[in-house]
Order: sequence, then C-alpha cells, then structure tokens
Amino acid sequence: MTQTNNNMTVNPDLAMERAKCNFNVLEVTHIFDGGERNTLQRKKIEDVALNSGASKDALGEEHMSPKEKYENAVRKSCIYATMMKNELAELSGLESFGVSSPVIRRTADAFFKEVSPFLLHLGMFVPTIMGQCTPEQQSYWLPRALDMQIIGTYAQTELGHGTFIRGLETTATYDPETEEFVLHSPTLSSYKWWAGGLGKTVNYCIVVAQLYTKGECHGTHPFIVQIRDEDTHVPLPGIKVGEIGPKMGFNTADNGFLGFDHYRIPREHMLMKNAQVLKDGTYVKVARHGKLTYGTMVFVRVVLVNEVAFNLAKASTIAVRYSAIRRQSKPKPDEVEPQILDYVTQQHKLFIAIATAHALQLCSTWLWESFSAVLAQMKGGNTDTLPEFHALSSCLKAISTSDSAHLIEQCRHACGGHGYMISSGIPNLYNFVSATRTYEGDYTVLLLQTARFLVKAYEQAEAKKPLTPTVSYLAHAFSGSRATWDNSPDGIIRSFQALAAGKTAVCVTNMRKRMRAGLSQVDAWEMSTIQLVAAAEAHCRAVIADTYRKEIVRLTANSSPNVKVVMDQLTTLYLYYWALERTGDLLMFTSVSQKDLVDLQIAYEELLLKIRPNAVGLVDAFDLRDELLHSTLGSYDGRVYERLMEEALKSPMNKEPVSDAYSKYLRPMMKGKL
Ligand SMILES: CCCCCCCCCCCCC/C=C/C(=O)SCCNC(=O)CCNC(=O)[C@H](O)C(C)(C)COP(=O)(O)OP(=O)(O)OC[C@H]1O[C@@H](n2cnc3c(N)ncnc32)[C@H](O)[C@@H]1OP(=O)(O)O
Ligand SMILES: Cc1cc2nc3c(=O)[nH]c(=O)nc-3n(C[C@H](O)[C@H](O)[C@H](O)COP(=O)(O)OP(=O)(O)OC[C@H]3O[C@@H](n4cnc5c(N)ncnc54)[C@H](O)[C@@H]3O)c2cc1C
Repeated sequence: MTQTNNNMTVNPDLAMERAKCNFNVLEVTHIFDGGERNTLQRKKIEDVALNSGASKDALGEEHMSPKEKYENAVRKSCIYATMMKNELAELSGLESFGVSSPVIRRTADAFFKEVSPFLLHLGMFVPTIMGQCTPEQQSYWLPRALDMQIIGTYAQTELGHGTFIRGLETTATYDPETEEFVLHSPTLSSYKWWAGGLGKTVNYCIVVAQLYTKGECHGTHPFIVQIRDEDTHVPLPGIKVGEIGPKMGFNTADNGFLGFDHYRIPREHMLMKNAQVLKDGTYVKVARHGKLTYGTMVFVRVVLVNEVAFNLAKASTIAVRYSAIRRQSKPKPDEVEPQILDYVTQQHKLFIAIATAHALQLCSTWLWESFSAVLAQMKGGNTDTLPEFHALSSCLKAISTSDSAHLIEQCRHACGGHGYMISSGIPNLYNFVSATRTYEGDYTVLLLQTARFLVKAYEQAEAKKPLTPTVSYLAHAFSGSRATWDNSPDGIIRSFQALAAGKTAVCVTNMRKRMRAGLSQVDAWEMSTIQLVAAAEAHCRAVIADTYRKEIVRLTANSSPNVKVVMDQLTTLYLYYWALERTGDLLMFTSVSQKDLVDLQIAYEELLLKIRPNAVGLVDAFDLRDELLHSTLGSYDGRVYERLMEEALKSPMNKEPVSDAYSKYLRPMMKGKL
C-alpha cells in the first residue's frame, strides 16, 4: 500500500497487524474501487490534488470562528475548483457518476473537515441543468456552470414544507404581457430554507415553485433564478437572502434562506424539458411521467449510497487502526494488556462496519448501473421501469444512510473517550452522515414510498401477474407455509426475502381488515405505517444482501484464494449479523428453531475470530490517505498519542499560561469580590 511518506515510523502493534494479514491488500482495494484501472486513476488524482499540501490549514478548522471557517472553506473550494478545471480535468475520465466523478468528490474531502460551500453546485445545480433543461437551455447554462462562471444551488425546501413537495407555497405566475414569471413568497412559511451555499456563496439557484398560468395552478416546476449581481455579488432588488445559522454539521456550507417580493425572471428561465409555458401562457406537458421533475432528487439518492459507503469506510478505518494500538484492561493477570481489537465485543462493533462499507459500495455501483439503464430507456420515451427504480433508490437511500450513521456512531463508541475528540475525525463524519438520513427525503418518508410499491407488487403477485425483478420473490409469498430455514448464504438471503414478503402480507391483511371495519383506505394505510416501514426495511435488507453476495462472487471469480476467503467471510458476517438482529422476525416467518439460532450465534462469534487477524489489512485496503481521514486516531502510522498531544497543544486556550477568565471572574469570585 502506497503512503505519502514511505519513511514513516509505524506503531509496532500496527506493524505486527500488517505482518499478520494473510491476503493481498491491493486486490481488495481493486474490488472496492471497481477495478485496477479505477484504483490507478484514483491514485493519480489524489497525488495531483494532495501532494502539493494545498489541502492543509495552518490552524485547524475547529479553532476558527464561524466566519473564518466559512471563508477558509471558500478559499479552498476555489483552489480545488481551479484544480478540477486544470490539472484534474484530464485525469477524471473515470467510470464516473456523470459530471463529477465520485473520486473527484472524495478527494475534495481532504480540503474540508466539514463540507464545501460548492457541494450543491456540483451535487444538484449542475445535475438539474443536465436533467431538466431543453437542449437549447442546456447549451446556454451548462458551460457557464461547469466553468464556475456562475455558482448555483437547489432551493426547494421551505420553512413550512420539505417532505411534501406538492405543499410548497412559493409561486411563479406567468405574465404574458412581459413574457416573464413573477416569483413571490406569499407567507413566512414559503421562504426557501436550507439550500447549501445560498447564504453567501451562490449567485444563481434552481427554485422550485408552484406554476400559475392563465389563472390555473400546474403544480411545482423548476426555474433558474439569478439572486446576486454577477459582478458585485449584492442581492438583487426583490430578493431577501441570508444564512440560516449554526447547525449540528454542515457549518461550512452556508445553508441559506430566500424570499421573493414579486421578483421577475424571463420566461426562458423555466426549465422546460418536462413541461413548457408558451409565450401566450399556454401550458404544455411534455413528459410522459408526472414525477420527472423530481429527477435531481433521484440522482442524489443514488449518489448518496456511494457517499455514505465512503464515509463509513473512513470511520471503520479510524476505529480499527485505533483498536489495534489501544491496549486496555488485564483479563489474564500474567499477560500484557490486550489490544482492544482482541475483545470479541469490539470485533462485533467494528467488523460489521467494514462489511457494510463493502456491501453499500457494491450496491451503489449496481444501483448506478440500474439508474443508467432507466435513464437510457426514458430517453427513448419509456418510463415503465421508473416506479420500481424509485422504490429501489428510496429504500437504499434510507437504509444506507441510516445504517451508516448508526455504524459511524458505533465506531465512535469503539474509540472510547478519544473518539469524542473532534480531532479523531469521527464526530465530523457522524454529523455529516446523520444529515443524509434526513435530507433528500427523510428515512420514514422514503421507506413509505417503497412500501407503496411493495403493496402494489404484492397485489400483482396475488393476481398471478408478472413481477419486476427486485420483488420477484413475492411470487412465493402465497405458499401458505413458512420459508424453510437454511443457514447457507443463499438460504439466509431467501429467509430475508421471506421476511419482507411475510411483513408485506401482514400489512395488506391488516389494511384490508381495517377497511372492512370501516376505515377509509388512507386511514387504514396510516394505521399500518409502522409495519409498512418495517416491510420496506426488510425488503431493502434482502436486496442489499442479495446484491452484495452476488457481486462479491462475481468480482472474486479470479481473485487469489485468500482474497476469496476473506471476502466470503465478510459477506457471511453481514448475513449472520442481520439474521441475528432479526431473530424475532425469523421465528415468525421461517422454520428457524431456537437451536438454529443458538448455532448461528456461535458461528457468528467464530467468524469474528477468523476475520480478526485480517482486520487492519481490511481497512488498509480502503486505501484512505491520512489527508482524507483528518484523524489523530486513524492515521496509517498509528502515532495516536503523539498526535492527540500535538493537536491539544494547538488549542488557542493553551497560548497563554493564565486565562483572562482568571482575573475577570475566577479571582474576584475566589476572593469574595464578585
Ligand atoms: C457525482 C458526485 C457529485 C457530488 C455530489 C455528492 C453528494 C451530493 C450531496 C448533495 C447534498 C444535498 C443536500 C440536500 C439537498 C436536499 O435535501 S434537496 C430537497 C430534497 N427534498 C426531498 O427529497 C423531498 C422528499 N419528498 C418527496 O420526494 C416527495 O414529495 C414524496 C415524499 C415522494 C411524495 O411526493 P408526492 O408528489 O406527494 O407524491 P405521492 O402522492 O406520494 O406519490 C404519487 C406517485 O408518484 C410516485 N413518485 C414519487 N416520487 C417519485 C419519483 N421521484 N420518481 C418516480 N415516481 C415518484 C409515487 O411512488 C406515487 O406512485 P403511485 O404509488 O404509483 O401513485
Ligand atoms: C444538512 C441539510 C441540508 C439540506 N440541504 C437542502 C438543500 O440544499 N436544498 C433543499 O431544498 N433542501 C435541503 N434540505 C432540506 C431537506 O431536504 C429536508 O429537511 C428533508 O427533505 C426533510 O423534510 P422536512 O425538513 O420537511 O421534514 P418533515 O417532513 O417535517 O419531517 C419531520 C418528521 O415528520 C415525519 N413525516 C413527515 N411526513 C410524513 C409522512 N407523510 N408520513 C410519516 N411521517 C412523516 C418525518 O418522518 C420526520 O420524522 C437540507 C436539510 C439538511 C438537514
């Protein structure tokens, strides 16, 4: 594994762990990266972007005031954007997620402990231009946006509504006299709220507003709106814009608010790929599917699965390396204190994090490929696969973000007190990832979208109609008997599918019962939503487990024997872990016995011991440079205590031997003179 400094002194415990590792680390790196070619290109990009030291700060971000932090983040965003235009442009021809590859996105993490104020520009503004504009509109806006001549964001959420898009209150009323739209915020709750970069950075944004023309409302549509002068950056007349204040994370993203006072924009600034307003105000619907204006959200949901996998890989790298150098307690009085990684409970906390990072990474690639296929079909006018894809991307976004946030927090627990230090890197990772569970569609709300699809699919299965691939297992939901338990990987995956089918069946039965008892369909649905969320979660687990297993079998077909073994151990661990987390459900919906579950628990514990010698090798295989980890606990060399002390000494509190607070408050209070 290449590191920036080849002459470093490595902590002896970490060196011992690396010597113990019995598989080829680089081969696993290639699996995680999606192939050797991707690894080589990633490394080239990282070398160009990071070796100059431009990502480093003289003073840690955490010691800066909010204003200094923001300005520093803008400074570095500009450096990175310039690199992207110049040095990195040629290198970024990876198998990429559209306009900016995930590798470019990831490398940027070395520059920011929180996030770049440009995140929404690349993450949503540019993708909306690509996905919602006509070709003419695109040829005008896209080059300017890609060249960063204009910087934009995505302003959809309002103070009063985020989830319920149809409830947005901002209006865009067409005036045929001037051929303009008049944007207006009629209430306080209609103010746009949350858009990243809106507070101070951007001069344009995508605004989602209720479209009115000829006195009729046509629902929400996207518009491109200039909000600041292109030269002076002063907000334009009719615009009220500002920053929303401190948050749990995202503090360098200047999330903002925005209100309009009868603010006029040209007709051409409505993004017209899916619907148009003609000069005379006639509304023309172009798209075949009513929800295509939600396309950018679907894109970001897909991207987020990859994003959280990467952040989970970081957290597990930090926690596993730290657990290898940390020694604590003395269970055997005559022996030295063990590495905390030797405690089975510690392995239980951490190895699932490594396995989940792999599972989500592979699912994200598979999801991206499915998305590309859906987009290709839609180009030809066919939207048949969109409902299934919406259900799939919704649940994968919900479960991947929720599991990752939970496991990153578990990694923090695994690092004891030191994990609570900002310098460990874990709090920032947690703050970032916990937000992903909420934004781009809240966890519960998205799982309920998947549940809608599952219920419909169940009814189709009942009527013996054909099923789409991800729910084909529902065809076996009507056998009348419980699924046969079998603890092979394929057997466990079948059991997860049986749980999803069983839970969906329970929901449908309960809803029907409730409706027979007099509840409306809406109320019967509402009363069943706890179970519907559980059914969607079970469905998603079955999809992840199945995809993870199939992808690993495929990707390791030509791997060396030990890589095959260790990758198989991780997938099996994932399956055992979730089977043991869901024992109650297994007892309800499969033939599993108490003895089977006791045996499974023992097999799980034995698997932890088998993975243990390779744990550091497995996180080394994520190949995360120290610059990306920002961690005193997780650096490659394991100099944890030295780094903790170095960071502590940087605290501005240590600049003076006696704090001013002594003479101002402590002394007077202690001398009774306050
Ligand atoms: C490559 C690297 C680039 C860098 C990027 C890195 C990372 C990027 C990070 C970016 C940072 C982002 C920061 C955050 C940004 C935001 O949060 S932006 C705001 C996001 N907001 C939301 O996600 C709102 C969530 N709400 C909704 O999506 C919808 O309102 C809803 C909950 C889905 C309900 O919509 P509604 O119109 O009310 O529909 P329903 O009545 O419930 O359903 C009607 C039918 O429509 C189907 N449907 C709904 N959505 C879609 C869709 N998107 N696609 C296809 N179909 C959809 C739904 O299933 C219903 O179908 P039927 O059951 O058949 O009736
Ligand atoms: C860090 C961050 C960055 C963001 N960036 C942007 C941005 O750049 N642009 C932008 O437009 N927006 C942005 N958002 C807003 C984000 O998209 C919304 O916060 C998110 O979609 C959730 O909507 P909400 O806040 O209205 O939550 P609410 O819908 O009010 O959710 C509150 C609770 O109600 C529950 N709930 C709501 N509806 C239902 C239902 N139908 N059934 C059951 N339960 C329900 C939810 O599950 C949740 O528990 C950002 C948010 C965050 C936190």
